[in-house]
Amino acid sequence: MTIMKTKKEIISPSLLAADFMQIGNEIRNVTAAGADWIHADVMDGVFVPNITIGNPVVEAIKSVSSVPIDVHLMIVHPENHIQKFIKAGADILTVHCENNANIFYTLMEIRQSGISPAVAINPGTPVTMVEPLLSLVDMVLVMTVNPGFGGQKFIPDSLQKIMQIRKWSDERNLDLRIQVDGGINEKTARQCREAGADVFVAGTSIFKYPQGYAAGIKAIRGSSVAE
Ligand SMILES: O=C(CO)[C@@H](O)[C@H](O)COP(=O)(O)O
Repeated sequence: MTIMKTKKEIISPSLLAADFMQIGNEIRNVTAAGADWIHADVMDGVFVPNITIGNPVVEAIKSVSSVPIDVHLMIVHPENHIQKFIKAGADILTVHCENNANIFYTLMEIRQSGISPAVAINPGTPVTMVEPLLSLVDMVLVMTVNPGFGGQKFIPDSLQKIMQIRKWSDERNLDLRIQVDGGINEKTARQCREAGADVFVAGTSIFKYPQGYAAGIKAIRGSSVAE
């Protein structure tokens, strides 16, 4: 999938920390500041203890965005909603490996629809849960906080998980992207990069960065090698 291969590292600002009254301007401004993708968090109040947006809002986000939309589904029975989010314009669609009896079918359906499938794993889930799914996806999202809310503290144990997934990817020549999400800032992005991550989702440390969005993005790119 070309959007997966365009750059060495991807920064995907999480709209959860943006001003929802100004969402169009927020997307334009953060893209002008250097965002590679836009990360949209879909929460249902069941899979996670919070409710955010659904497919009509994703469609509105897509209509103003000039970069790919990275949609993270934190919902029960994602298989019932895949086509709605594809129709809304998701370029990357991420579903969780937990409590998902239809995950093979769901990931294959996303692939067959022509967009990028990704699988997410929560901090409390053993890394072996994603192993059988690696050949079906373009990206693994390692949640580095418990999903549901922005502004939480990075969980350092996530680094082991990233290293293991990178090892599997290398051993099997899968060339997977590894995305990290939750508590990502200049320091934790560097740790994740060293462990093998190459897609960085950040809300607070971009949208609330005191010196502005471009400085926040630059800080996360931090010590990465030139692209
Ligand atoms: O999906 C989630 C939380 O469930 C994340 O995307 C957060 O929105 C990241 O926020 P920060 O930790 O960067 O503030």
